[in-house]
Amino acid sequence: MAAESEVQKKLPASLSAKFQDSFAYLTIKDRMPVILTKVVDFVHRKKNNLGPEFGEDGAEDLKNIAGHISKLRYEIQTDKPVVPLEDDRSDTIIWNQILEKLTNENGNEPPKWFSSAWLYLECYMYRRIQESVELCKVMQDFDVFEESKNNAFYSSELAIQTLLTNLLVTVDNIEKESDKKLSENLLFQQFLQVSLWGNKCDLSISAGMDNAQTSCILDQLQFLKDNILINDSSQIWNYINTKKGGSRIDIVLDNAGFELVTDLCLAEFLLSAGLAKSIHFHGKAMPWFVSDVTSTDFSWTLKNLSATNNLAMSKFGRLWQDRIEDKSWVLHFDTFWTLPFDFAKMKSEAVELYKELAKADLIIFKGDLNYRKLVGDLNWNTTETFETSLRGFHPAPLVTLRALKSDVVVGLKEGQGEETKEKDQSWMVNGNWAVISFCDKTI
Ligand SMILES: O=P(O)(O)OC[C@H]1O[C@](O)(CO)[C@@H](O)[C@@H]1O
Ligand SMILES: [Mn+2]
Repeated sequence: MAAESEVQKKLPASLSAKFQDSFAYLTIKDRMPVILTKVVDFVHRKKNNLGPEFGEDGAEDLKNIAGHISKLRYEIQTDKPVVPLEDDRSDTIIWNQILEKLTNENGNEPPKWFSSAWLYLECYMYRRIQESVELCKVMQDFDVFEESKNNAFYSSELAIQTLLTNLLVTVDNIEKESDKKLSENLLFQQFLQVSLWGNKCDLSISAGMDNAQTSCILDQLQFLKDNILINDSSQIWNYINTKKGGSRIDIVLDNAGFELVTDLCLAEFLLSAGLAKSIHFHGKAMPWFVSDVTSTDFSWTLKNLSATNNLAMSKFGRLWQDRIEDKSWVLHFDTFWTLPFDFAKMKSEAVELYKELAKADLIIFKGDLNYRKLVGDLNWNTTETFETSLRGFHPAPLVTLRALKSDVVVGLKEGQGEETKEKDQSWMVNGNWAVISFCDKTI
């Protein structure tokens, strides 16, 4: 016990809105209330256009959701203490136990918005939104972010078309290449970077505003290359090749819309090139951080791809549906991903999920929130090693593909952070800079 607290003492502080020059402060003060306002607007609009199948109960439910979320916004803006959840979702008990523990550790004071850990509070906000839906009579399946996610897909449709047309040509040519390994390595780098930059397109960083990919991502890769602050892709390539194609690769997904399509392209390339045998995807069990992929979003995306009259889109839409049926693609939606725990806690808090991930030969974590959870959302020195920041989370070799959208990053060279800041003051939060960090340690 003493040894454990010694280690904890050495850890940096959690990111928090108590640091007024931080992105956490800006997020809690400005960005989160804006997201909630947009949700309330959407719920009101929905209420006015609700089909007859939901009847008066449906309208009443939506009115209650809007009231609940407006109250939550007021609680945040007036820095009220966090309160227990009152619905009966399967994870309610865990959330309330966490709150109790945090309250005890804080001299019997519940966490508050402008002084407690940002990661916990931001997750709690999304869980409270879900609470308002769980308490409904007839609208329990309602996703308050559905419209923005679907619109994000439609606004990226041209970019999706171009990308999938390129994928179609690539997949057809893989077998015909003369210097197979060399070209596969280049294509691997390309699809890894496509998936990486797909992460620029989330709707949480844009506070729910349209943030779609409207131009061809492939044309931008060369230009974006210098913005990859850490690029471990050669090590990842070498590692994957030691597995001789027999591997299972897990992708811990982030956002729906264009980003999801880029992840599916990476998965398709890995299978078609024989670099992996199966791909396991991990999505969210409930709507989360505005644009994160739920099971409904995943099926919606495949259905919409299949239904278009663009050749590449419809072909992959159908092929990917088949891949789910033949189990070369497997989908998981574990509740752990929508709890406020960082990943170092997975081994004790979600034993089964940890064991499942340990079956992978490589785990690819997408996006900013997954990165924050990998490194514990702590105020690390930018030159700290990625391995140290993981604090013992090593279910399998893992890589993070993340565009920087919060003020924490590790693994940089001495002076690299300062240099980047000189070029771009908001480099840590504007999504224009990125990392591909790999850790091959396993325990
Ligand atoms: O979709 P991503 O890449 O996880 O980004 C979501 C990020 O946006 C933010 O909401 C910005 O506040 C972060 O909290 C979060 O890490
Ligand atoms: Mn996200």
